[in-house]
Formats: sequence, structure tokens, C-alpha cells
Amino acid sequence: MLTLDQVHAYYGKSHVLEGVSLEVRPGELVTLLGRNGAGKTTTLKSIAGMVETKGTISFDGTAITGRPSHDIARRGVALVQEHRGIFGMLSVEENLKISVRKGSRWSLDDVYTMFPRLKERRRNGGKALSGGEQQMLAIARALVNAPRILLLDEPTEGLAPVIVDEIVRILGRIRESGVPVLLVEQNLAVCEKLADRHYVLEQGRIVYAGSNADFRADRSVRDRYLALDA
Ligand SMILES: Nc1ncnc2c1ncn2[C@@H]1O[C@H](COP(=O)(O)OP(=O)(O)OP(=O)(O)O)[C@@H](O)[C@H]1O
Repeated sequence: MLTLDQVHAYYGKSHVLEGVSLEVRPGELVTLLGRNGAGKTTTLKSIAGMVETKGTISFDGTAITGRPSHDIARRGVALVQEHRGIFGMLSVEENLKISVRKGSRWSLDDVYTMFPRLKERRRNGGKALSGGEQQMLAIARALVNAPRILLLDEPTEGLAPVIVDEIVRILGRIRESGVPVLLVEQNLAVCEKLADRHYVLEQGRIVYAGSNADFRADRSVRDRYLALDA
């Protein structure tokens, strides 16, 4: 479905990803873990065509490396970024409506059922939303846009526990829908609840790959690669 083969990424002269290989298979929810600065966001941006890369990134059997980001988005690769990309001057409903694309399995009504808070606030301006509501709107916008894979960058960061639970519930629903997800997330409890498999990045390289069961059983992985953030 999504395959990265020896992907390198650069910001000018700075060489940030040094040969990342990973895959997300149909229907899987896969996490990308690692300490701050390991290259997680850069990996998602590389897939979305927002960073200069070398190596091969393919989606559904087609190489997308080096293609413009709008072309990659049109193919159904949906990146939900940390700063969320909401239009503050538009209402919640307007933000959703401009994202609706024919052929999505989620209609406006479907996302309102999934996110009752967004329905309650549908006439509010994007600017008036809390951090958690903005995150929900960002995910909801991706869903009505007919995603074929979701790339989520720290969707629970900085949110209150009750909102984190709601996001986890939504991610569980997305997983059940069969749309694959590549999730960057620091909250390991969230990752263990949802994921099929995990990758750990360190200094731009994949240093661990394993199933959720193996990851949960092998505490040494988090001690070695993730302990400072946990
Ligand atoms: N726009 C940029 N220009 C130059 N260097 C950058 C840029 N964005 C990120 N970097 C550098 O690339 C490296 C990887 O950053 P990245 O944001 O991918 O890490 P991360 O694993 O997502 O960490 P975090 O959890 O802190 O977001 C870091 O050393 C960072 O300083």
C-alpha cells in the first residue's frame, strides 16, 4: 500500500532521514515512534511531498517520490499536521464543506455523528475552537476528503485526557473502517491500544520494527529508544 525504500530527506544541507524503509499494508494502523528530533514529522512530510527526498516512496504501486504535494494529496494521501491547517475565518461547517470530495466513505453527517462536539459547534468560527476541537476538525476534514491513507502527526499532543480518549475512539473507528493509518504519537498507551505494528526512528534511521504484541512484551525497546520521552 505505502512503501518507503531507503528514503533520505534534506532541509538544505541538513541530512535528516538517512535511509528510512517502512511499509503500511492495507487496513493497518502503524505507529512511528522516536524521541524529539528523530525525524518522525520529516518522514510524514516526505511522504506528502513537502520535503526534498531521495529513495523511493510508493503508494498503491506507483512511485510518488518527488511529485508535488497537491498531486500526492489528490491520490488520497491525507496528512493531518500538528498545526492543524484550520481556516480561522471560516465556520466549522465551512471548513468541512471546502474539504468534501466525491467518493469519500464519510459524509458531513457521518463526521458529525463521529464528532458530536463539531456538530454542536458547526456555526462557530475555526478560531473559537479549543485545541482538541481543532484537532477533531482537522481529522474530520481529512475524512470527508476521501482519504486512502491517513498520516497523523501527534494528534493527542497537549490535549486533556478526556479529549485524548475521544481521539482514541475516533482513531479506533478509522481503523475499523479499513483506511490505513501511519500515526506519529508520543503517548505510548495510545499507540499500544490502537496499533498493529510499530517502528522506532532514531537520528533519521529505523532502529526497531515489531508487532504490537512484541513491542508490549519487550520493555527494553522503550528503555533504549524512548525512555526520555515516556
Ligand atoms: N524546516 C526545517 N529546517 C531545518 N531543519 C529542520 C526543519 N524541520 C526539522 N528540522 C530538523 O530535522 C530533524 C528532525 O525533525 P523532525 O521534526 O522530523 O523530528 P520529530 O521526530 O518529528 O521530532 P518532534 O517530536 O520534536 O516533532 C531535527 O533535527 C530538526 O531540527
